[in-house]
Amino acid sequence: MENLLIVRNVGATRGYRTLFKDISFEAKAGEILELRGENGSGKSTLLRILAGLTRPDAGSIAYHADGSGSHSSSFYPVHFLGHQDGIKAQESVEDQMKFWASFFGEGKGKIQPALERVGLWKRRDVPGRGLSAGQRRRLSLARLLITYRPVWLLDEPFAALDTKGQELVKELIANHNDEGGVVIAAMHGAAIPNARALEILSPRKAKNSKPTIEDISSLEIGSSV
Ligand SMILES: Nc1ncnc2c1ncn2[C@@H]1O[C@H](COP(=O)(O)OP(=O)(O)OP(=O)(O)O)[C@@H](O)[C@H]1O
Repeated sequence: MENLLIVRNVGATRGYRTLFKDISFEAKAGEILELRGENGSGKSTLLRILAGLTRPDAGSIAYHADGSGSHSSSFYPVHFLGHQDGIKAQESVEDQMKFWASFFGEGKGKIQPALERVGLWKRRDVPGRGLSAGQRRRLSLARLLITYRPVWLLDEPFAALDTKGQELVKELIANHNDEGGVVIAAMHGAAIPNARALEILSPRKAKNSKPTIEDISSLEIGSSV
């Protein structure tokens, strides 16, 4: 199957500190990758690099999502769900969705199904400041459903969500994968079913000049992570 994403020798430094180096991996259509690593190992930084929000200090990232062999500069084929949710305190849930629909060039018809899917349609008139942390997370998830982007980059997608909310995230991810989408998620704790796990090692733990990423999926077969 075709690779949607090819990452080669990506490295990042912050100040004088090497966060990670020589990170290389591919993601094929329908694959789920879980980024793991200690606090501060660089999971969020790597996701932000993959989202095009910050530049790597080394290496290259290529998306092959439009069938042409490379992504055009006008179309970055990702959805990014970060720690900062970009939710406006004064605006209602529905108005914020209208903004995103317009931003993505979609009609308003996508809003109700997306809000129903995440359980917020009945709270569509509530302003952002009236949402709990979990409801804010659900609103961020609704944004993913407004328009199709082949690659979802999710930073701790279970954060603030109750058990039902976590099940919802798993279902959304499974549906996205059924459509051939790729999901790359930074995770602590609970795992996403059928995910391939990549661990970002601290450069101290990576032996000698080895890359600071390790595919740990094969180590987990039969384990109950
Ligand atoms: N803009 C920045 N300027 C300086 N240092 C930064 C910046 N962004 C991140 N860092 C540092 O880079 C390191 C990696 O941060 P990052 O948020 O990527 O880690 P993480 O693996 O996602 O951590 P966590 O598991 O705690 O969420 C941290 O030590 C952080 O302090």
